[in-house]
Amino acid sequence: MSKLLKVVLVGLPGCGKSTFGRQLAHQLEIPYLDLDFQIEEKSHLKIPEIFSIHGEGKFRELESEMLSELLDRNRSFVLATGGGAPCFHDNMALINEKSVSVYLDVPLDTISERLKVSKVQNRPMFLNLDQEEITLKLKSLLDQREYFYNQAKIKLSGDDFSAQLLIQELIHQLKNL
Ligand SMILES: Nc1ncnc2c1ncn2[C@@H]1O[C@H](COP(=O)(O)OP(=O)(O)O)[C@@H](O)[C@H]1O
Ligand SMILES: O=C(O)C1=C[C@@H](OP(=O)(O)O)[C@@H](O)[C@H](O)C1
Ligand SMILES: [Mg+2]
Repeated sequence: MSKLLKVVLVGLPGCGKSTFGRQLAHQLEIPYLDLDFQIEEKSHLKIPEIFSIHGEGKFRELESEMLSELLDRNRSFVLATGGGAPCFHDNMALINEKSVSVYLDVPLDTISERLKVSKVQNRPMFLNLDQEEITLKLKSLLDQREYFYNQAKIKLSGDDFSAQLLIQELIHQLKNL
């Protein structure tokens, strides 16, 4: 793709932003970036360490700074954000100003199931929670965050975005924006 294309994925933790982001970037033949990974590289700390050593407030500052830095890059990319990224500071406005935002709207039950089988020790928001508590936490996060996620330019609803058909549909929508 010759035109500059910046795609930013938003949605609840566990909805598949990192997984789908990699696939989408591959399909679009542009680099894949992960906001959390970039924060870890720069701070030389893992996300749970940033939360436990410096607190969530500091993490949100680092997140906002890194988001702004990446959005200003003069190159195409697909960026998977962390679930909270669009909901702090002016991040969602900035994302919409500088990129094509995509909300991955996945049913809570599907996300809850995925978080159960993935390693929640890498996800400080879900540390030490049992399955029922994970679902309740997801519900409460969705209540707080849906307002921001719904500001995305494209909303994909469903529970498996890895399907080739959905990727093709998104590529089609992106080309028509
Ligand atoms: N389409 C999918 N089908 C099944 N499992 C998936 C799918 N997408 C993601 N997962 C799994 O769900 C978990 C969360 O995915 P991840 O991409 O890390 O989400 P996010 O980056 O939004 O937090 C991971 O264990 C991942 O392997
Ligand atoms: O929802 C959140 O507030 C967070 C989600 C995480 O990313 P994922 O959405 O990739 O799990 C990560 O940024 C951090 O643990 C905080
Ligand atoms: Mg992720």
